[in-house]
Amino acid sequence: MVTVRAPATSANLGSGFDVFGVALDRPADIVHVERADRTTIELTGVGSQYIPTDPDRNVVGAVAEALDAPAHIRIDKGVRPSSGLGSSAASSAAAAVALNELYDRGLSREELVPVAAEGEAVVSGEAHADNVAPALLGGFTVATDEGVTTVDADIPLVACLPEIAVSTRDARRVVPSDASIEDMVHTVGRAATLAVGMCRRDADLVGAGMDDRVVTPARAELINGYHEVREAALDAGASGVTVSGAGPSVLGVCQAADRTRVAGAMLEAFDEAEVNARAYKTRVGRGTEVLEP
Ligand SMILES: Nc1ncnc2c1ncn2[C@@H]1O[C@H](COP(=O)(O)OP(=O)(O)O)[C@@H](O)[C@H]1O
Ligand SMILES: N[C@@H](CCOP(=O)(O)O)C(=O)O
Repeated sequence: MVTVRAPATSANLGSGFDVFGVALDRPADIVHVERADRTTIELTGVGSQYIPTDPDRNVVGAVAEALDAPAHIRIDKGVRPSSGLGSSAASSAAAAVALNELYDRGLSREELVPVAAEGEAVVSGEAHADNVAPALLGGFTVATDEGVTTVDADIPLVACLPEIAVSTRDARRVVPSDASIEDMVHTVGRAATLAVGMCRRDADLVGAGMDDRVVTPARAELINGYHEVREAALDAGASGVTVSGAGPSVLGVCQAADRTRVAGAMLEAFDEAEVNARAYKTRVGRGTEVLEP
């Protein structure tokens, strides 16, 4: 048996739609795999009652097929599905690492990125890699057609998860099909600023670089209380706030000393909008770890 831990991730970071991602140091999925003649799936943990055990509809089934590695796969969900925190990607990355180890396939973490992205295609219709790349490799990642670039960034974060479900598939339908040149120039400038901030481990620069005028405004409308939560977090000291992934989680960047205040302000603002929520005081973290080889 092989056991692995794969972290939650936050994709896009506002200005880097379908490109940027970070691994979070918590929460995480734990996945155990054992060799079998055909793939079967067992689920426990947060939101597991909403996730199919049918290998054709669970992301780990697609990963097992891509690696030709049938197994009994036990998933203990720490990352709630439809959270905007890369729930499906955590399981995809975990299965890719665990099955690669179990069947001794010898693929590198970089080579496992397109394999794990096959799992994402099952749920969102597209094999986007911006969650699976940081889930596998850790840190801040830039995923493009050419491959993945990583930065071992260390930035404090608050991820606030409301009790609302937004599926990635639905949130992709509201993405505008075009953008003005002004909005594009603004967003590219912010994305470049964010990337420099990650390299310098500068939370103020990362926060300033999150602003996006293209995708986030449409996505924000799917999250009850988003604008109030964003304002509250900025007032409490966050340097930047945006939709995490496809939502509904809201991601704030701040100095480590301000995390508790920012988390409290976000929870209070969701509460005022009559939305229950929980906040993870977290930071950019490591990728998938093998716990039991
Ligand atoms: N192993 C899995 N973990 C989480 N979600 C899964 C898994 N397999 C299939 N799903 C489905 O994927 C969807 C959640 O994925 P997604 O919408 O991308 O959420 P998130 O934003 O948390 O990644 C749900 O419909 C869920 O049933
Ligand atoms: N780039 C994707 C990221 C989806 O992230 P998730 O955590 O919501 O699955 C998108 O924005 O659609």
